[in-house]
Amino acid sequence: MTQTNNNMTVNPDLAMERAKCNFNVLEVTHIFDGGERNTLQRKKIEDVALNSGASKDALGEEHMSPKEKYENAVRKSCIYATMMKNELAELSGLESFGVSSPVIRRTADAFFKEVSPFLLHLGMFVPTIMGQCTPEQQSYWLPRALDMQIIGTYAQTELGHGTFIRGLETTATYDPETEEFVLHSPTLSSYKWWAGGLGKTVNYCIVVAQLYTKGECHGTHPFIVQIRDEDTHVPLPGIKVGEIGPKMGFNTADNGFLGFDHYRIPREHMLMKNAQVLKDGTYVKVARHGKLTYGTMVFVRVVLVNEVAFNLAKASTIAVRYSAIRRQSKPKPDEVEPQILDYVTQQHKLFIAIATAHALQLCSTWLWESFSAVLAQMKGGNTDTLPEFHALSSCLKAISTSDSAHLIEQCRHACGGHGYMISSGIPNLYNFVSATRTYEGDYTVLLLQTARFLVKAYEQAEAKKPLTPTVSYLAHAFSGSRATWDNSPDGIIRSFQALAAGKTAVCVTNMRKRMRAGLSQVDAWEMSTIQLVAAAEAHCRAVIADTYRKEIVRLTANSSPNVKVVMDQLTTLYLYYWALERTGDLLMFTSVSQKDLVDLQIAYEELLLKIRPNAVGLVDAFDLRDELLHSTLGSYDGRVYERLMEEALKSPMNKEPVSDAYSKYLRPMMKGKL
Ligand SMILES: CCCCCCCCCC/C=C\CCCCCCCCCC(=O)SCCNC(=O)CCNC(=O)[C@H](O)C(C)(C)COP(=O)(O)OP(=O)(O)OC[C@H]1O[C@@H](n2cnc3c(N)ncnc32)[C@H](O)[C@@H]1OP(=O)(O)O
Ligand SMILES: Cc1cc2nc3c(=O)[nH]c(=O)nc-3n(C[C@H](O)[C@H](O)[C@H](O)COP(=O)(O)OP(=O)(O)OC[C@H]3O[C@@H](n4cnc5c(N)ncnc54)[C@H](O)[C@@H]3O)c2cc1C
Repeated sequence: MTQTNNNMTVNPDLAMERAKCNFNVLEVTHIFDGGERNTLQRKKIEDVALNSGASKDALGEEHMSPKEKYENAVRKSCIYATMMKNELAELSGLESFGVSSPVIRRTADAFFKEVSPFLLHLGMFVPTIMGQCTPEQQSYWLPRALDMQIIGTYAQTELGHGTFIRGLETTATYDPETEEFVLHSPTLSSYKWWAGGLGKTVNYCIVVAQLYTKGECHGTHPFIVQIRDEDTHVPLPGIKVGEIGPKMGFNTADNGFLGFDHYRIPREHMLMKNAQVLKDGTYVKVARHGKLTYGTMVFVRVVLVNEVAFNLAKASTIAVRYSAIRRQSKPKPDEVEPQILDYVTQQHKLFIAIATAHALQLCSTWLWESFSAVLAQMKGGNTDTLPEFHALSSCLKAISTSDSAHLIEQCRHACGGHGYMISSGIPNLYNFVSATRTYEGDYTVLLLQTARFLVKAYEQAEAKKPLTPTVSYLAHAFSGSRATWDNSPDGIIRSFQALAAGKTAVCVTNMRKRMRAGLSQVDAWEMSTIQLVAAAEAHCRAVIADTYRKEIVRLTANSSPNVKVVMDQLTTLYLYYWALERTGDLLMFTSVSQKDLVDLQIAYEELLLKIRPNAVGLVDAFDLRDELLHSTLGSYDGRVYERLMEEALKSPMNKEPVSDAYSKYLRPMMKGKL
């Protein structure tokens, strides 16, 4: 029997789950949104952006040709950009629209099943103008970019190099005669490759190139470069630009390639906040830290933690709601088939996804606040906190994107065959999030950046020198005894820190041994990189666990008792889950016994059962409108089978009773006339 809820026919199993939920869902929504005010503002923005129906497509994107898909994405980007400039900017309290509203960013997902071709304009082009220009340059470029009179992207990666920025080959050679830079692509591998929107959409881009002046190379620097005519959009002479072709995801992002044939730009188009080339070609370094030109990447790494938390919330909403309506198997012959959500293995797959979405959401807010503090210090000329922040943002980007991609795939597994349908929404989420593990710094490469910092911090701890906050636990690494296991939340967090410290110590010891045996420092480091990655991962897990726990305790201080309980259960689940995933490490670096681990497994299983009645309430608390989920399996009303059939009937393959392929191939073959 179906029930109605807000004038909506709701699947009875979902209605039953909602009736069972014992906590105030709205209170948890406020926690996830960062406060009631944010929830109210988000809802206003969503109402304005989505109630008009402008986000909807007549024909599903998945049935369009690549060209139609792209054009449709541009059409909707223009609609959304216009809304952003007008109604939404005002609602979000921004003077101008842009990078600073995660809500506006998240609401955009209702318009795009994949991504907007404007993503790089708002995600990297505008932030680079904000972060790398002098005030004069900014006052020229920023209003034009924010008003979308020009559209840009960020072209750094080349065919031959993405990770190793110092290895980029595009050159920008200063010509003092004309006061211009000459951009050139000397080899095939120097062609810019990947930049989003470059293929067909943008007319400007940030180009990262090796700067030459007075015969000397000064390393990579950013330039703002016009590549298409502002009126006709035709590529300018000296520019070779195009789209790179189909990809696993991002197929509406027209990622592109770009080559230069001695292409000239004015001297003022070098972004000169951190370094300058004077009219006569003299190079002047302004910045106090050598890596400030990497600033846009650091910004995006911070943003991505929030981005993947949101996408994981979507996947877990889809999979939990579906698991509540799906019934399968008959373990007890006299009873009806259970909801698959009742299987403990299903709970094991899904509840960690819900907890991780919370953990990453809270860590992302904390990371953003730390980033703002670092930027404020740098404004005053102090770059002391940058190395720690680079190490922190690198590992959080790596682990959050990797965990989210893995858990989204786990949500797909949890949805069985139907999860494989594009209409379930999960494949697009996975394709999007799995790319985040690679772009803006590959997983391994970024963890090795964190490992560099950890090793240095370990050496400082060894020398009894002061440590920065996120690695202060290393001070206890020299006690000589194994950390005492204790299964309280704080005890588990201390154990995670002991694992990170222990793994770092092993790396340092092994590197020293290898160097004593005759290896160079570089080779000893290289031979230890598997363990260094593991140490950085352990460090990051300790940071996430600690931050999640502290933030939940803080944010629920005034919550109602049942909300406190369910939020505590989720954080505890997160800690138990990762302790059980790392039993070998715990045995190596803490006093944990076999019995402790057996008890922990039982406590984990009991926790799953406690969370079970609130599972649908927990995903409802993410408060994701159906327009954002794009899912036949995860809609609020649970009309799963009806929606699957409706979508199947929309398939262009069902337009004709007999396919042309019958008369062309099948019939001739079957009649022996092929
Ligand atoms: C209308 C429609 C609307 C649609 C909605 C739109 C809404 C928009 C809002 C947008 C919001 C968000 C979305 C954002 C999504 C954007 C999508 C992005 C797509 C992808 C873009 C890209 O991928 S761009 C390319 C990125 N590339 C990389 O990340 C390259 C990775 N490589 C590196 O970073 C570096 O090369 C390296 C760090 C690996 C090494 O650098 P290098 O060789 O120079 O250094 P060393 O290893 O020698 O180290 C020397 C010391 O420097 C330290 N270091 C390195 N990097 C930094 C840094 N960044 N900061 C500080 N310090 C740094 C390093 O640690 C060494 O230190 P020591 O050990 O002390 O010597
Ligand atoms: C969807 C998508 C969108 C993108 N958008 C943009 C964009 O808009 N603008 C832009 O400039 N770029 C963009 N990129 C490029 C992206 O930033 C790079 O692909 C990314 O930084 C990884 O670099 P790479 O491709 O050179 O990988 P590689 O460095 O070649 O990595 C290949 C393998 O080598 C390993 N490896 C590399 N170096 C080391 C090392 N030092 N130690 C150990 N292992 C190593 C890696 O771990 C990985 O396993 C995009 C990429 C994707 C997938």
